[in-house]
This record gives sequence, structure tokens and C-alpha cells, in this order.
Amino acid sequence: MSEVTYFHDIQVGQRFPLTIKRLGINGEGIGYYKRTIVFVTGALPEEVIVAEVTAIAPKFVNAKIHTIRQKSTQRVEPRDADYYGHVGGIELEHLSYPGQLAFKVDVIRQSLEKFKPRGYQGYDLRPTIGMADPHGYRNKAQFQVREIDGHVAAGLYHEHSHQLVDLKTFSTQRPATMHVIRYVTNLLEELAVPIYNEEQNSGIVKTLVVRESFSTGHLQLTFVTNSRKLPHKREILSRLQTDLPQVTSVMQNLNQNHTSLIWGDETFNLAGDNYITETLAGLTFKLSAQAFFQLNPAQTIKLYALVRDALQLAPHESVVDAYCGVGTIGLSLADTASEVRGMDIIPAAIADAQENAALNQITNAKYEVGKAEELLPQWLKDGFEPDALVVDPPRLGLDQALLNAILDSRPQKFVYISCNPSTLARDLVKLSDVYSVDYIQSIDMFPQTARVEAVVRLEKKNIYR
Ligand SMILES: C[S@@+](CC[C@H](N)C(=O)[O-])C[C@H]1O[C@@H](n2cnc3c(N)ncnc32)[C@H](O)[C@@H]1O
Repeated sequence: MSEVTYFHDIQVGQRFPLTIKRLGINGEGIGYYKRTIVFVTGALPEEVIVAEVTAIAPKFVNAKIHTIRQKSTQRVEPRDADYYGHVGGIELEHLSYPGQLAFKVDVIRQSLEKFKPRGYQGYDLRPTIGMADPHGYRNKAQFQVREIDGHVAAGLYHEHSHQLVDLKTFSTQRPATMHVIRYVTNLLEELAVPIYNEEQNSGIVKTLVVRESFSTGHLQLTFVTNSRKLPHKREILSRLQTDLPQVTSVMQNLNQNHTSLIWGDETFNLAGDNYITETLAGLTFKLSAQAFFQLNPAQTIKLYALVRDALQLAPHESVVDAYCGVGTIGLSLADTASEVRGMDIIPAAIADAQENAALNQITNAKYEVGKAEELLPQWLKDGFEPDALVVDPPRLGLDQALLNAILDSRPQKFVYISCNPSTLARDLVKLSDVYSVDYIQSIDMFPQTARVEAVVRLEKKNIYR
């Protein structure tokens, strides 16, 4: 972002009245000042505000709210009032939950209108599936630990900085994860365990990671440290055993790198098990400290049911789970399919997928390390023609080579799970040559954030049958 003024009549610090027209993809309010697009953090549609310009870029202006002249009826008091606007993960806390759910459909609509895939005006955009209680859902807390004013603090960085915000409460976290974090933070202070100092690269405890199993209530606690030695280890473990018996796995990860990467290469056990076990959609998963796992288990169950429903696999049909992570989607389909094949670029994720298959006695699922855009064409060349395809790509969307492979092979059944409406709409431009969009079902995996997740059911057009 440049501080240079590109618009001869707009300056940083300038204030002007602004009517907010809609919310943008990151949840910011959007208005127009002299035909220039203005993004205003925290402003809501239909509000009339006085905006104060904070930055100017060639094609847009960023601003903050100076005053609100006319408030939206959808505006609510953020639950995390002390932290709202300072840390990420709660950027829509000022918007009512029905308003958030409506926003998540609207963002998809805006993306479709921008990219205009074939027939987009007729797409069945279904209302977002929300949570009965859109708080206390995150099963994992990964909080930095630092000393602030002589006290041990644990939390997230101030947005766009490395200044830590000590989160005493955080309403999107499952309460047990916060309880463990605060207990350990206080214990580290009481025992005067040296806390990491980023500037000097000194001290020992860098990060606390706590993950809770939704199904068992057990928790895993990992200390990420700058040295192998964890001072007062015995006392810490004994206190945890007495006061937090639900913590069944205590691990230590050694990370002596002076970088922003959370994890070092070595993880070892301090007490209890190496894993916690999670059961989801009838499947059991062993979660090691670093294993990727969905962060909102209650909604994940609904997401997998949506995929199953959209595919309606017959027992003789094979399915590819592209971008499979630890294999959860494909494994949840395995009992309805003849064969599941999945791929991911992360070797540790594939190792977990294979282990998860074995743990659940699933013998018809195979996983390979590699890029979807390379492996799918390879499998097709080798004569494997899947009946169904599920793609769950990262925010970048589908690679061109993968799109070409899909358009060439045209699997009969196709579900696209997207976490970015913009790349989804872009990819649909190509895909809609061969597939029609049956429906787009958004599901709220991250309440209070602007993140959007959607399940798209595509149907091969008749001419290709
Ligand atoms: C949105 S996550 C999907 C997670 C998984 N489907 C689940 O439900 O847990 C995207 C995954 O794509 C993987 N990935 C990124 N680029 C890839 C590529 N080119 N080919 C295959 N996998 C890729 C990432 O490692 C990540 O696990």
C-alpha cells in the first residue's frame, strides 16, 4: 500500500461522508467517493458514516470510520470488544449472525457477477448453513507467548504487526482450549519460566498449541520452545495432571529457528499419549500435534454430509478426492464407493491419510503425494477414469492443467468445495462449458469471520452424456 496520493483531490487523513453500499470479500464496507471505491473496515451496508482516509492506492482508497451518522439495523456489539479491530478471526463480530450468513451468499453472488460464468443468473444460490450457536467453535488455539509489562501473555499478533495481543478470552474458541491456555500462561508466570523474546531471540517458551477433541473432550497441549530444556518441567507436568486431567497428551516441539514459522522439526512427548483421538462422521482420526484437521468439527460433519448428498455415489462408482489433506472427505465417502483415490502435495498429510484409512479399516482408499494437476492427468493416462470427482483446493483455486484434465475426462459427478468465491467464479467460467451448476450451497465454517465456504454441485451437460 502506497502513501502516495494518486487522486489529486483525496488525501490521507481527509474526512468525508460516505454511504456504504455493500460488503467486500474481506468483510469491509464499500462506498464510492467521487466515483472512487472506498473500503472501510467495520462499516456496514446502508450506514452513513464519516470516513477518514488511511491509505491511497492506484485504484482504491482505504478508510476507517470516524463517526457513524446512520447505523445499520444489523449492527451488534462485538462480543470480544477488547480485541475486536486488533486481531484477526473476528472481523464480522459487529454484524448480526443472520447478517453474516446473508453476506456469505452475497459475496458469492458478487463474484459470479464479476466473472459471469455461463448461465450464472440462473444458479441456485442456497442460503448459508449456519450454526445454532456461532461462538465457541474453534477446536484449536495456536497462541504466541511473550512477556508484556512483566507478565506472561498469550494470544495473537496485532494485525499487520508482531505486537502480541494478550487474549484473556476469545469467543470463537472452544472454552476448554482457552481454559488450558490461560491456566498454562499463569503457571509459566508463577514458575518464572523464561519466555521467548523475539527481538533478542532469547528465552524459551514461544508458542502454546492446544487442540480439543470434539467427541471425547480430551485435549492435547504442545509447548513450542526455543531450547530442548523446559525449565520446571516436572512441576508443570504434575500441576497439569492434577488440575487439568482432561489434557491427555502433552508434547514439546523444538523450534530454534528465528523465523515466523511456528513449528520446528522435532516433536517429542512430555506426558500422556502422542495423539488425541477424534471421531467425526463415523470415522476415527488420530491427531498428532502438527496434523492438519478441520477447525470447526460441528460444521465439518455437515460439510461432509453435503458432499455425500451431492455425489450420491453408487457402490460401483470410483471417486477422486483431489487436494485431500489428511483424507477426511474421501474416507467419509469410502463406504459408498468402489474406490477412493486422493492426492495432496504435503507428504505428512498423505501419511496421515493412509494411517487414517488403516485406523478405520478402509481398504478401498489410496493416497499419493503429488500435485492434483500432475497426478490426475497421470492417472487418466494410466487408464483410471473416475466416475466422480471432489476438489477442495486452497484459495488459489484450480490450476489450469487440472481444469484441462477435468474438461478432457469429464467425470459424470463433480463437486467443487471452495473457500474463495473469487477463484470459484473464475474456474466456473471454464467448467461451465461442460458442466451446469446445479446449486451452490454455502456453509459457515468460520462464524464471525469473512471466510466463505461453498459446496458446488456440477452436473455434466446432456450433450456430453
Ligand atoms: C482446503 S485444503 C483441503 C483439505 C481437505 N480436503 C480437508 O477437508 O481436510 C487444501 C489442500 O490442498 C493441498 N494442496 C495445495 N496445492 C495442491 C496441489 N497443487 N495439488 C494437490 N494438493 C494441493 C494443501 O496441502 C491442502 O491440504
